[in-house]
Amino acid sequence: MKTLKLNNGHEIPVIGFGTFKSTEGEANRIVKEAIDVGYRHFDCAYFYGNEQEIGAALTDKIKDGTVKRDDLFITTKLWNNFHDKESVLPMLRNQLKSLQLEYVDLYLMHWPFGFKKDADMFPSASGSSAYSDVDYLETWKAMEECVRLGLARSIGISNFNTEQITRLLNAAQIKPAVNQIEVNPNINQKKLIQFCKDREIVITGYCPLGRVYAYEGSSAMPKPTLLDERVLAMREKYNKSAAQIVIRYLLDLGITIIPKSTRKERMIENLDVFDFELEKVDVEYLDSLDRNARICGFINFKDHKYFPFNIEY
Ligand SMILES: NC(=O)C1=CN([C@@H]2O[C@H](COP(=O)(O)OP(=O)(O)OC[C@H]3O[C@@H](n4cnc5c(N)ncnc54)[C@H](OP(=O)(O)O)[C@@H]3O)[C@@H](O)[C@H]2O)C=CC1
Ligand SMILES: O=C1CO[C@H](CO)[C@@H](O)[C@@H]1O
Repeated sequence: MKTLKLNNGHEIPVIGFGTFKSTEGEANRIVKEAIDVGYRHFDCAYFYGNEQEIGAALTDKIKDGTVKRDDLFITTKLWNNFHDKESVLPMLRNQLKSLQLEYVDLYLMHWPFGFKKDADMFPSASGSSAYSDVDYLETWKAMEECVRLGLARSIGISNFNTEQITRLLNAAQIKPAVNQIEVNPNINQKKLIQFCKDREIVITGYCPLGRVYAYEGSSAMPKPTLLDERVLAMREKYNKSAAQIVIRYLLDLGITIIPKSTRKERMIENLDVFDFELEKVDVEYLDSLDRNARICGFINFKDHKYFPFNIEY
C-alpha cells in the first residue's frame, strides 16, 4: 500500500478503513475482513462506540499471525465532551484499553468545539447549555503530552478551518500531522488541501464515497457521486466501478482517504485503484461537481464559539 509521509517522518497508508456506524458484532467482523483483504490503516473514534469490538478484532488478527502491530496504522479520536485538559490523557488511556493497544499511531481532536462533560455526546439542541468553552489550544497541549508519554505516535485535528489551524500552529510545540476533513467530489476541498500541504499537514478525507447509505433521494444531503449518471457511464471506459473512479480521483488530490464498507467484495474493490488513470476530461467533470456541500455540516452547533464552518474554508 502506498503511503504519505507525515511531518514527523511516520508514514500513513493512503487508503484506510472507516468504522463509523458499525457496532454489535459487525465492527469485529468487518475489521477482521478488512485486515484479511489488505487494509492496514483503520479510522476509529470514541464517538463510534465500537473501540472494544475493534480492539478484539485487532488482537485476534495479531495473535493468529495475520499482521504484526507494527504493520498497522491505527487512528482514533478524542470526542467533544472531553476537551478539558484533565480529561484528555485518561480518555486516551481508556481508548487504548478498549483497543487493546499500547499506543495509537494517530490521535485526533475530532472537532474544534467542545461540549460539557455531562452533556449528551450529540446534544440535540443548539445553545450554550451543552457547550463548553474550553479552548482547543488547551486540549492540544494535553494531546502533546500523549506523544511525550509514547501513547500516540502522532497527533492531529479533524474538522478544523484555516483560521483555527493558523492559531494552533502559532501555539503548538508539536505540529498537527493530519487534518481529517470531509472530502468527496461534492466538496473537493482543494483550497483547504493546498493550505494544509503548504504547512506540512496531511489531509485525510472522510465520507469519500458520499455516505450512500444515508441518501434517500432527499435534498437534505448532496447526491452521492456514485449515483451520478456521467460517473456511472465512465465505468465501461475504465472497466472500473463508480466507487473506484471516485477513489482514484480523491487519491490524485494528494490525500489519504478512509472509505467504509460492510461488504468484503467492496472492501477489495475499494483497494483496487492503482492500475488505471483518469483522463483529463473526466477529472474536469468530477471537479465540476464541487459545491462545498457537506454531509457532516453539524449546523446544530453553528453558534458555538469554535464552530469551524462559518467561514469558506
Ligand atoms: N472526522 C469526522 O468527523 C468523520 C469521520 N468519518 C470517518 O470516515 C469514514 C468514512 O465515511 P462514511 O461516513 O463511513 O462514508 P463513506 O463515504 O465511506 O460511505 C460508506 C457507504 O458507501 C458504501 N460503499 C462502500 N464501498 C462501496 C462501493 N465500492 N460501491 C458502492 N457503495 C459502497 C457503503 O455501503 P456498504 O457498507 O453496503 O458497502 C456505505 O453505505 C467513517 O466510517 C469514519 O471512520 C466519517 C464522518 C465524519
Ligand atoms: O465522525 C463522525 C461520524 O459522522 C457523524 C455525523 O453523522 C459525525 O458527527 C462525526 O464527526
